[in-house]
Amino acid sequence: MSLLQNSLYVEERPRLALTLGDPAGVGPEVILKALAEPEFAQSYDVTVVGSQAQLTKTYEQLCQCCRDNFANPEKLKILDINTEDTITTGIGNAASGAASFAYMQAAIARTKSGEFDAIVTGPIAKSAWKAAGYNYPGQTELLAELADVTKYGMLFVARSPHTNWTLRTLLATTHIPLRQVADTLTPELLTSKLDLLVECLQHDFGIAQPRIAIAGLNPHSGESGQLGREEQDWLIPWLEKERCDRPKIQLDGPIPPDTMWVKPSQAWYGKIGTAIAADAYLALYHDQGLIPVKQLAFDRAVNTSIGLPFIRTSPDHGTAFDIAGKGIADATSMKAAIQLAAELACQRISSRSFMQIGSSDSCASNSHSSLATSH
Ligand SMILES: NC(=O)C1=CN([C@@H]2O[C@H](COP(=O)(O)OP(=O)(O)OC[C@H]3O[C@@H](n4cnc5c(N)ncnc54)[C@H](O)[C@@H]3O)[C@@H](O)[C@H]2O)C=CC1
Ligand SMILES: NCC(=O)COP(=O)(O)O
Repeated sequence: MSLLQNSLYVEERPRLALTLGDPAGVGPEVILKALAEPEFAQSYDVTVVGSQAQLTKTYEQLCQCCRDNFANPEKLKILDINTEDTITTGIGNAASGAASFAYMQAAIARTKSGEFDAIVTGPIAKSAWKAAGYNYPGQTELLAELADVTKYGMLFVARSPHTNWTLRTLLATTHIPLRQVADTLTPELLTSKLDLLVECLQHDFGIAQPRIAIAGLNPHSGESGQLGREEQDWLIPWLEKERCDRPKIQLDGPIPPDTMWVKPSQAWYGKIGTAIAADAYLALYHDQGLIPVKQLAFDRAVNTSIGLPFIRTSPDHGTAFDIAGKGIADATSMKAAIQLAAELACQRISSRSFMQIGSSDSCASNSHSSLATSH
């Protein structure tokens, strides 16, 4: 039960917009597989934002080729965005890019106007967006632009099936060429990412005094300057200042980037107590963070945009054009993205309610174990 306007307690299910992603990729398939979960239909108010025709085509293909359970599109709430182009399964191009872009625009506009509590995005191909004339590094930047925010971050969240421990990894830089990374990283950028991360850990994940591990940039964190100077020149002084400015936050680092992932992986598999690992890891560039995340949790990690005025999650995988239409795509990461979006939305609705009258009732809870509150 949750508190809504006018101080009434009513049943409330978080309202989720699920964008189809690139219609030529595995987005439609993983959405139909995920929405076959009976608990999702009961606990969440889901609207798929995409193409009714594409969902029906995917459903018919899947019914012919495999035995898994799929949601029947006829029974789903669908916001049909007709882009009038022919889509070829497995081929991302200007037509599929224009379609996935239009789904995102519709979902964001309606979320901003209050129709949805959260957006879960299916995977898109950046190259297909570019072919359609939309030059964005990814969905995150479109979300930030349309939400009018300049400070935002890409956080990956994955709960271990072995220990329930949650790995959280924020990327300080994202979709830029490797050769630009060292010049893009600055003390100001890292402070801004740390602000976002601390705020998110405290308010969305309920960790009042988080411990955050921060990677170095160079091998062995520069080996006292012998293997790269960024750590000595500014990263270590920056960390010392941050420790003074944030006495309640434990900041570890700069940790040599290869060894930073040893403890999280041990905590993931239960080889050490989960209390020994950090609450979050700050990786300085895309592959420094995402190689370990995908190694440990490709089937279940969730990409979360932080700093937006609404919740956004997405599976960690991409369009997988190579397997689209074959019925073999794993929907676990999409399921986790839907679940996390719902939990975070409930968390925000509860805290708004709490601010209004001092109640901490949460919205219609689901029986899945919580990604948002497992430390
Ligand atoms: N959230 C998003 O919108 C994301 C989009 N992408 C985009 O996706 C496109 C393809 O990127 P790739 O690097 O090839 O990554 P990818 O994740 O699409 O595929 C990598 C490998 O994993 C497999 N795979 C992916 N998802 C799977 C699933 N659900 N079940 C079983 N196997 C799966 C694929 O078949 C492929 O062998 C690119 O345009 C990239 O930008 C990539 C990551 C996230
Ligand atoms: N590697 C993560 C990714 O590609 C997702 O990016 P975005 O579309 O969520 O910005």
